[in-house]
Amino acid sequence: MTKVISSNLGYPRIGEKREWKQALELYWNKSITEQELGVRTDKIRLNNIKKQQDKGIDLIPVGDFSFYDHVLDTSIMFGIVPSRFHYEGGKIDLDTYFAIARGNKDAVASKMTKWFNTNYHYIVPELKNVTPEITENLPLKYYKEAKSKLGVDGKPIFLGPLTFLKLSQGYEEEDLSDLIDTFTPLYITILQELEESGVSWVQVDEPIFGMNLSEYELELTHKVYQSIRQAVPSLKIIIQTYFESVTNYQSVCDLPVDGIGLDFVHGDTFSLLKKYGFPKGKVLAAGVVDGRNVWRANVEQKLSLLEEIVRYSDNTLIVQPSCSLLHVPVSKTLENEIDPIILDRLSFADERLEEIAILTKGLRTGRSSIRNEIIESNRSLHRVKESSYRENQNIKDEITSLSEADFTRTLPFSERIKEQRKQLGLPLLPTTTIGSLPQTQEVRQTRIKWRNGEISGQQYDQFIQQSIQKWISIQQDIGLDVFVHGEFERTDMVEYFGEKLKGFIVTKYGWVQSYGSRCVKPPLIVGDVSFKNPMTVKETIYAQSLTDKPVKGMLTGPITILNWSFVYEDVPRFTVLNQIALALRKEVEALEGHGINIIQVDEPALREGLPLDRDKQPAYLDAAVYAFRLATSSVKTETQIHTHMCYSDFKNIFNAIDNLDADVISIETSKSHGELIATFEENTYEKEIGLGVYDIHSPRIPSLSEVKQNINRALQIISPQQFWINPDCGLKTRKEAETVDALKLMVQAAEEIRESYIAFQQ
Ligand SMILES: Nc1nc2c(c(=O)[nH]1)N[C@@H](CNc1ccc(C(=O)N[C@@H](CCC(=O)N[C@@H](CCC(=O)N[C@@H](CCC(=O)O)C(=O)O)C(=O)O)C(=O)O)cc1)CN2
Ligand code: MET
Ligand SMILES: [Zn+2]
Repeated sequence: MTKVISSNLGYPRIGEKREWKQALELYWNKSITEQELGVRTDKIRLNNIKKQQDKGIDLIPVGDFSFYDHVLDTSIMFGIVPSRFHYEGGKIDLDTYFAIARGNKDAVASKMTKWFNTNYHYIVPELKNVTPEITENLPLKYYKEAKSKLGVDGKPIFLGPLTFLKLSQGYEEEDLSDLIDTFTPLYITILQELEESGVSWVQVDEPIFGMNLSEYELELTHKVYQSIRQAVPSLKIIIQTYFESVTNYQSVCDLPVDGIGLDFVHGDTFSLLKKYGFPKGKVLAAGVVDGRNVWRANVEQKLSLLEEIVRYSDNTLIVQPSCSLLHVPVSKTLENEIDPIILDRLSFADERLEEIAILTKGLRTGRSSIRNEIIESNRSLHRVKESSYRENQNIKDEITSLSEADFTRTLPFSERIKEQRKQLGLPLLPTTTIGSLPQTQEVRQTRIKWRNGEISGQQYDQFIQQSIQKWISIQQDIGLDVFVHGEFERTDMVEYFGEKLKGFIVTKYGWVQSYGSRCVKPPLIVGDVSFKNPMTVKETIYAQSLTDKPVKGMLTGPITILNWSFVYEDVPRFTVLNQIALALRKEVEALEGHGINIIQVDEPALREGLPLDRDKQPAYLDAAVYAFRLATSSVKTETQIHTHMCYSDFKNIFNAIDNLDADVISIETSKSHGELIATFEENTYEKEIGLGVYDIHSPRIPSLSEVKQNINRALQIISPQQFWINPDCGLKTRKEAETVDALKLMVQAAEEIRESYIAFQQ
């Protein structure tokens, strides 16, 4: 008989009401001490463990907590501190830890990038010139804490060697083998100490196995796990994969460990299981409920799946979510304004754990033991399917009646740009920003007051207008060429559109960590999406009425809205994508109809949504291009379409980006100039482009020479006739004074370089 146990892979660290965020930000502002930060975060962490215990989870993860990011924690555990932070060995203090993540007055932060295909960002380990050594056994620390304070025999979790090294930078590919040799003994020490302290299960995360690894990398993987196995023979090690089915299924299953964790929600893992079976004697950890979405599981279907899966496992079957619950909000119990039909369909982290417990019970003691839960889950699904959320025949008809012409601009770029230049009359190297301007406490608090009914809608609108007015005048003083209205009315670039479009609803507390203390509240797509009323026209035309300079209309693109929302699962994602695109097309037309000549449609999540498995990428990119063009191609020739993306990893997607056919694109660049330059050397790009000239994620103000250097480097590969000058991304997280100072520098840099070109031409 196969033994069945329940498990979790990670729990959100932010707290029910983002208490974690609050504590961190107070510490950074020097409003609380390190000790007080410790008191507050200990409480959150222990409470999280306690909750999982109460929900009946057998294997509770420990070590999933972090003060910023778990990849950074792994770097810290191995003493990996870039030399600019002047670390000299020993335990790493909290301020150095935060400095690596956020930068300080002397040193720039490490690069931050997307965690696989999610909207979570990790801090990229910098391996150049460092000698790794263990500074602190973090999983052990958290294991001991849970044991002594709560009597919980937790499951330490940490990032495995292959994934850790593949996510790091600062080494050449051919050095991977040497690096594996360097890190293997460190991993062994960590594991030996865990074994000696009585740990029974360990979860080693290797999500990299969802990507396409080379034979050589697989060989190295086998080598490192072989060494580990020999050194810690009795510790029960589970290699955990997620976000995609494993591309080298047989090789991964053969690794000399006790168990393999597989994602049965993303990718077709079940087919692999049927085709290749599962090794005898190994523990199969089955991620059957979605750790990345919030729709209540269909208990009956999931139980049937588990009943099939269990036939392949002769040892132990672990029932668990598909990945860490870091990617979903904490608990739906705080939501008191959501339509009960929808609320009943939701499952955040806490509710997911209840599902795990129910499914474990059903599998252990038979279907009839969870009969009521099955009936309830079926009923809730039925109710929403019958509801008005799911039937908008008009929008379905509109989508099916689209033709090629709806996806193509009348003239090619080379013709369009002439008309646009004539209309806009911009200087060489035009300067602009990416859209958002500082969202100060005042802006947020005024919004809260309006939401709580302390001020009227009219007063709120007036406040937004004043903010726009103030910043139009600041932009004038700074001397920018293309202005923005500042996005003060938006809580977030996706949530805002979720509030305005039909088919979406928003939550009150559905926060998910995005990077550091920054969180997002992804809206829920609950049914057919369509345009209700203009969403951005009022603010944009108000801003335009205050100046002769062009004000860019500012929209979030269809792919980004899709990827950063929780999308209901019973229709294909691409169908929803086209519905969003069609709604945005109406907004684009509304802006243009009100005399807005430049419209930016942001797609920062385009790259992030790229499937991990190479074979699945072309279909995604095609759908993405199609949707972007549907949203943007109905405009007049002289209307200039911009797009923005905050990543610079153009590899594999250059053609898709070109095919978006946006007249101007701005990309985050400042931290990865080298890679980008290479891309432009290999490909020709004829349209206009702004490579971000300074990093906006850090409070640090760049120097004039730094900015000029960034511009000059870009101008070695991109013609000045094509080039725009802008920051890396929006400025909403920055303070006002920082923003003004940095933008002044940027404009000064642009002017000086512009003059040198003009002098050269004369
Ligand atoms: N969805 C999304 N993903 C993205 C980005 C993005 O902009 N949006 N940018 C990239 C980087 N990620 C980011 C993610 C979040 C934030 C961010 O600034 N988040 C804010 C929350 C934004 C928000 O919704 N703010 C609400 C206010 C929420 C709030 O804190 N309210 C307080 C009270 C107000 C106060 O005193 O501040 C409360 O409810 O208690 C508003 O403006 O109305 C934060 O964590 O602080 C920035 C970048 C990639 N992914
Ligand atoms: N227009 C948006 C902004 O400036 C683009 C952000 S991309 C994450 O905030
Ligand atoms: Zn951006």
